[in-house]
Amino acid sequence: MIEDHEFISSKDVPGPTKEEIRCLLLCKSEVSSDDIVVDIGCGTGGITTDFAKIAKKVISIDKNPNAIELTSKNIKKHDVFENVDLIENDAISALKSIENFDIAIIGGSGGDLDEILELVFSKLNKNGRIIVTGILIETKYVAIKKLKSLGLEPKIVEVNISRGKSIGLGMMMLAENPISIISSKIK
Ligand SMILES: C[S@@+](CC[C@H](N)C(=O)[O-])C[C@H]1O[C@@H](n2cnc3c(N)ncnc32)[C@H](O)[C@@H]1O
Repeated sequence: MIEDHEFISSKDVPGPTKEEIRCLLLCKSEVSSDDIVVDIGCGTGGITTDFAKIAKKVISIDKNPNAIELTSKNIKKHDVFENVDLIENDAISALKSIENFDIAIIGGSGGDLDEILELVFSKLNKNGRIIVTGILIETKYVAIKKLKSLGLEPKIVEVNISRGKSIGLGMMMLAENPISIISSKIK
């Protein structure tokens, strides 16, 4: 796994998604070399970079031009640029313009999660997987409600990570904010 500090970062772009969360996303999505992955809200490119090491192709979308530029730098830094397509656009317009895919990771939706999930569902191949990461209660609520209304059975886990930090007398654990991972599989 690529450690967080190995990504080029910028104050005006969120991410990268924490290493331990990226690790869980790789496992939960069961990504393979046959899969086409869409990373919605690619930010710094943390998720794009890890998935591009395994997947056939990653299509990375972000409405912030600085995020697209940063993701471009990070996929080049980690030598995974050949199977990544970058789209600078809002998720809804971008999704309308792309073909079917196998896995959608939604890390940013800007209040459009309901419509994004609807579009993602219509474009997923058989055995497709949808994963939403969220820190807001509203994101979790909309994701669960919408996935259920699409006839899916969403699962949710909340991940609490604490990192060791050396202080004078030893090492103390410092808590990060919890992140929820909401996932569903098309059957
Ligand atoms: C928390 S960051 C994602 C971090 C990323 N997963 C990583 O590992 O670096 C969320 C991103 O979603 C983007 N975003 C939010 N709403 C969006 C939308 N409707 N369409 C496209 N991008 C969006 C933001 O610009 C931001 O860069």
